[in-house]
Amino acid sequence: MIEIERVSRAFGGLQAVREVSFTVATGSITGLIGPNGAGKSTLFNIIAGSIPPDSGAIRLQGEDITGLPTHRLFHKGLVRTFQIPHEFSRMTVRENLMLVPAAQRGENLLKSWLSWWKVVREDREILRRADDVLAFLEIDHVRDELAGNLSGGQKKLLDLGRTMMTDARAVLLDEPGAGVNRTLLGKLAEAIERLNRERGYTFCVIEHDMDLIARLCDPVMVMANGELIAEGDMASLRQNPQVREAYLGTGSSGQTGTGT
Ligand SMILES: Nc1ncnc2c1ncn2[C@@H]1O[C@H](COP(=O)(O)OP(=O)(O)OP(=O)(O)O)[C@@H](O)[C@H]1O
Repeated sequence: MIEIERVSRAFGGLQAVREVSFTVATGSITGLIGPNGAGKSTLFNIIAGSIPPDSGAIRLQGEDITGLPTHRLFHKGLVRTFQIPHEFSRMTVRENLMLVPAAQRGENLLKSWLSWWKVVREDREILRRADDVLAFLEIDHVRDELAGNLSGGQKKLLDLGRTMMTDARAVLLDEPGAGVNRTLLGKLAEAIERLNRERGYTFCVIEHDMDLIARLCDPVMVMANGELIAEGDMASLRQNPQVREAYLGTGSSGQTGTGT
């Protein structure tokens, strides 16, 4: 679904990403791991259109999308979780969901926000979709809660819900586990699995929590010093000397890394 072909990017003299190639297969939950500074975020930024690569190409369903800005990618069906603007803390959970289609249509978000009552009143289809999302994620009990009052984990679920309000089926997840307590982490992981299994979402996930990666992802890509050094399932990667060295070399065990 997403093909990354020989992508490189430098910042000044620092080669952040070097000739990285891999494919995120349709229907997969592909992990992207590596010690701090490995180049994961830079690669995500390139895939998501936030920064251009110096060389190489990104293709989505065979179409060259290299360097396309985020809003164009949005329309082509590729989103990054934190790319959709963060929740409006003084609006309810349900209203937050209902604003997303307007944003996807390219409407001015501020304008939508100023006339949110109009959006809410007029669009029954959007209301139905928002309620479906709330039920799917099992957060309907907080639908009338102000988004600003949600816990870190509930905000992550809302983020996922906002993604579900778009037509995108390829989703880049940027550290879904960060700042989420254990209980909600299980729920978040389950939601990601169900979206993948039941609704055909393809995910590429950056995550430092190796247990979460092991639960969700196959295959897993490993980056270190800007390069792709290994790929495979988590069990085999844990035995891979190159992977172990990459983590140990930066002082992390590679088992339950907690970096940012
Ligand atoms: N805008 C920038 N300007 C200069 N250097 C940058 C910039 N963005 C990233 N880098 C550098 O590129 C390298 C790769 O950083 P990147 O954030 O992609 O790594 P990462 O694997 O995502 O790390 P982490 O797990 O800590 O988020 C690092 O050495 C970082 O300092």
